Amino acid sequence: MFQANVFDQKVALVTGGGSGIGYAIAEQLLRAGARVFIAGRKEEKLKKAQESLSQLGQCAYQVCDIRDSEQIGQLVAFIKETAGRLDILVNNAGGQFPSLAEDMAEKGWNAVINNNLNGTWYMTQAMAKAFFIPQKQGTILNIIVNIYRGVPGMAHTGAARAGVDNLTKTLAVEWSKYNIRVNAVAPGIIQSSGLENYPPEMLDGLAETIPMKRLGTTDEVAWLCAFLVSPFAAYITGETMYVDGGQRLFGQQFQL
Ligand SMILES: CCCCCCCCC/C=C/C(=O)SCCNC(=O)CCNC(=O)[C@H](O)C(C)(C)COP(=O)(O)OP(=O)(O)OC[C@H]1O[C@@H](n2cnc3c(N)ncnc32)[C@H](O)[C@@H]1OP(=O)(O)O
Ligand SMILES: NC(=O)C1=CN([C@@H]2O[C@H](COP(=O)(O)OP(=O)(O)OC[C@H]3O[C@@H](n4cnc5c(N)ncnc54)[C@H](OP(=O)(O)O)[C@@H]3O)[C@@H](O)[C@H]2O)C=CC1
Repeated sequence: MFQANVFDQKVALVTGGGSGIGYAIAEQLLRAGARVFIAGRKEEKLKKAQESLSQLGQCAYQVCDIRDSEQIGQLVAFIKETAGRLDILVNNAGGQFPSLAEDMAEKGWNAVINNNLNGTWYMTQAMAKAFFIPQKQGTILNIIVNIYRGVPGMAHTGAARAGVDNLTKTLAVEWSKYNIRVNAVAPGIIQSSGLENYPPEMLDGLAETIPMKRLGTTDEVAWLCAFLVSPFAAYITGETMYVDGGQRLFGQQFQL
């Protein structure tokens, strides 16, 4: 599947493609021939990523907060003007902060739900209506988190990502008539820029709670993502695949 022409003529959008897992996904898609757009909130981060990704193929960036419908509209217009179509949407942008449920402020809860559930939905509906539905073709991939046993210590993101997990199933059915596939990937703990948002002591000893005794790499997530949006996964839809070294099945995820 990693032959250089798998995504020839295909246009992809990776949200949060300026760093970490999103960057690694953009890289895999470019290596296999796609034209790739990356989006995020911070221009400097996007610009730097675009400069290095452009060594692999055609890559452009646009500042876009996935919670802002107006900015999403501008992103739609930019992709239409420059590429004329979109084949692949990877909803990777997201994040949260660790907090016990009882300590969460309303504003914090809403920020995380808005970012991960509402933002993902706004982006998905906009891209489907502008491109996938009229084209009668497209594939959507949602990056969530390991929600298999709940998400103790981050209840807001557990609730938001479970919403996206279920949305994945619903849209896979509703939009099958438009030849749109919708899947999700649930990473375990991945050694990426995202982990800089957590105090190091919170990450201490986490590898021991994973059957494979190590964190995952961004490439290990990106390889699965590239497969799921490729023609090699043509009959897979409504699926959530875990890439977690077995974490969901074993051990303690959180000190109660
Ligand atoms: C446990 C298991 C470990 C296990 C550790 C390992 C887990 C690995 C699994 C997952 C890993 C990843 O996802 S790694 C990816 C991580 N990447 C990210 O999180 C980056 C993106 N995240 C964000 O942008 C932010 O976290 C998010 C809140 C979602 C959106 O930011 P906004 O700019 O909209 O919001 P802010 O203005 O910053 O904050 C809004 C309110 O949210 C609350 N808030 C924000 N940050 C807060 C914080 N650190 N602590 C408390 N409360 C906070 C406050 O109420 C804020 O209001 P005020 O009080 O008024 O300010
Ligand atoms: N690393 C891990 O262990 C795990 C990560 N994940 C998930 O994978 C995804 C990628 O995380 P990772 O690469 O590790 O971490 P990063 O923090 O590096 O990536 C998050 C990306 O999302 C973008 N982003 C966040 N909020 C918004 C927004 N409202 N609008 C647009 N872009 C946004 C950020 O860009 P910018 O700052 O420019 O807005 C950033 O590029 C996230 O959804 C994360 O929660 C899931 C499980 C485990």
